[in-house]
Parts: sequence; structure tokens; C-alpha cells
Amino acid sequence: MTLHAELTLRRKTFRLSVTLDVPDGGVLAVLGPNGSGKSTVLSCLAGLVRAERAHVSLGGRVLDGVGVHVPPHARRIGLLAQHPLLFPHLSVLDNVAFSPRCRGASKTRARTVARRWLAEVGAESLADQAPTALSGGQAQRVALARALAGEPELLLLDEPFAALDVDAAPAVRGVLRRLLRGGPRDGHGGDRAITTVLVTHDPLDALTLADHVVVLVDGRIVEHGPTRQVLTAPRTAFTARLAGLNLVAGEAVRTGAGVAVRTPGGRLFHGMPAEGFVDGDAVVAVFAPEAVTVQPGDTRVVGSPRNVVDTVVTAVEPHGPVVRLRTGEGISADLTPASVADLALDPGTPVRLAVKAAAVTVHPAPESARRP
Ligand SMILES: Nc1ncnc2c1ncn2[C@@H]1O[C@H](COP(=O)(O)OP(=O)(O)OP(=O)(O)O)[C@@H](O)[C@H]1O
Repeated sequence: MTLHAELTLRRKTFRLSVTLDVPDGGVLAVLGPNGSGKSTVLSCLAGLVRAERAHVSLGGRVLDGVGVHVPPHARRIGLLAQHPLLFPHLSVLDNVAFSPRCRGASKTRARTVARRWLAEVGAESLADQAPTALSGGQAQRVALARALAGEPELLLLDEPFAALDVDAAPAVRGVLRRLLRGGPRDGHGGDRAITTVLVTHDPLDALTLADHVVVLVDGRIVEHGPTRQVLTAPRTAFTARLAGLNLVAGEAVRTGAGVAVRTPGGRLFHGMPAEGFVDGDAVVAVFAPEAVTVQPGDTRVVGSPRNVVDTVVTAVEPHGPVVRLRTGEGISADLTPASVADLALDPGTPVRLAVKAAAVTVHPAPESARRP
């Protein structure tokens, strides 16, 4: 079902103002720093929190509007939170059967539906267990089965892997990926994917599960678009950090071959324009930590890197097979452990960073950065 939502809410100093659209069967990821309003958006959609102004419709059915506020249980929305919150006094099977029972199914029919959904999430063998006997990953799979057994028209996922340990998360992630990407969804063996809003802190989950993403900062959407596009060409520092990219913001200065970003401190950062700019446009330069070469602070630069930054190391962190160096200019660089040892890099070490202009892409800054 197509979701359209316009939500406005004020809470002391926090103000939320968002518009979301998710096509039928689409998966929208909501990313954002702590306190940016992600959970509030889900609570409003679920009907648990009432926005001051809301227009929410699902497949044309108005859930919130002028004089309309459909209560949570009548919305046909499934919610999966970080913690499974299973009913401790019911068996696994009856936890899942609870959803169809709420929709009026007989006990026998509800249990048949529940068994089918437990099989869908690979938990059929747990049917007779008590929730207290389950591991975190098992309980989350059962909670997912319960959310889906109600045949919701919209699925809300609030950091569904956040409370799982590293061993349990991949299995639940795999189940969700399969379910969100097709598979029996409508209770009658059809293969319609369910419209989903996923709140996550993990860019990989956004990339593997969601078609589109919105980035929420301080209750406002600062970036939106196809997931891969937003995460490979971030426009805000938050998204760049999340995507593991460097971002330098400033105003455009056209140069002979390309464009440079003049930072508020007056530094020029040369790159390749992603689109046409005029001088003074608000822009961001984006480049990968692998594109940054690191030399001792007193090195003469050889070759033709257009961007040279003298700074100091602030942190040296393991990052998969490489070491990520953070520096005083907010620029990160990836090096091999051997290079870090050769260069004797520690916090406080002066370094000279170099980045070729060809490795830097310049994008327009988001609308919010243009406002005074
Ligand atoms: N029950 C509440 N009463 C008052 N203020 C609240 C309540 N819940 C959240 N807030 C405030 O509303 C704002 C948005 O919170 P919300 O939990 O939606 O953010 P979030 O993006 O989900 O954060 P996180 O990633 O930490 O879960 C924050 O300023 C928060 O302090």
C-alpha cells in the first residue's frame, strides 16, 4: 500500500516537520543522529503519538487527517521494535496467533496462520516454547512473525537488529531481507512485497534492505533519494560520516578545469563538479578515506595532488583490514597497518595529507545548508 505522511509536532525545543512517501511495496530507510526524531516518526505513523498536524494515508485510507485519528490497533500496521516484547505468559505459537486473533480469526485458523509465519522466519520448531526460553535472535524472529501474521499493510521496523548480538543479527537480517524483497506476503501465498519504513543506524542495512532513504537531522529531512545515491554522494556531514566518506563544505569557486570548494576558513579544495555551479553556490566536496595519502608533516609534495592539508593525527582506529586515521581537519585516511608503523603515526603526529582533485567530487549542498 502506498504511504503518504505529513507530520508536524513540537516538543519543548524539539520540532518535527517531515513529509514521507513510500510506494506500494517500497522500503524506505530513515537514518539520522540520536534525537533527530526517527522513533517519533514511527510512533506517529503507528498512531501511538499524536502529531499536532498530521495527514497520513495508507493505500488511500486516511489514518490521520482533519477530525480523523485511527487508533493504533485499527491501522493495520505492524511494528517491530529493538526488543521483541513477546507476551511471557503465551507460547511462541500463541504469541504469533495473537495478531490474527485480534483481527477476528478463530483460534484454529489463527494458529494455522501463526505456524505458516513461524515457518517463514525459520522458527517453526520453537512453536511450543515459552518466550523466556528463546535467545535474542530467536525472540526477534518470533516478534517479526507476530508483526506479519496480522497481515499489516505497512511494516515499521525500529532498529530491529540493534539489540541483537553479532552472532544473532545476521540470521534475522537474512530473514528480513528475504521477506522485504518478495516472498509470500499477503496471507494467501501471493508475492506482493510489504510497504516498509525502517529506522536504522547502519548504512549497510539501508543499502541492503531499502530502495530509498531519508536522512533526518533535528526533526527535518536534510537528504533523500535512492539509497545508493545518497550514501555514495552524501550532502551532509552526518551522512558522510555514516557512509565512511570525507566531506568538506563551503562555497563554489569555478576554476579552469573544474571547481574548488572554499571553506569558511579560506582553504580551497579542488575537485570535479557533479553538476554545473556558479561562484558562491553552497557545495560539498566528497572523497573516500582511501583517496587520501599521508606523509610526514615536513614532506615536499611530489606529483600533482591539488589538495594538500597540513594537520595532526587525532586518532588511529582499526577499520576492518586497514587502519583509519582521523585528523584535526576532520579528514580521515585509510592506511595499511604497515604504513602506520613505518610513519610512526600516533595522536599528535604532524602529517601532510594529499588528495588528487580527480578523487574529489563536488555536489550541491542540501537545501538546509543554503538557508541563513
Ligand atoms: N516521551 C518523550 N517526551 C519528551 N520528549 C521526548 C520523548 N521522546 C522523545 N523525546 C524527544 O524528542 C526528540 C526526538 O526523539 P526521538 O526518540 O524520536 O529521536 P531518535 O532519532 O529516534 O533518537 P535515537 O536514535 O536516540 O533513538 C528528542 O529531542 C527527544 O529527547
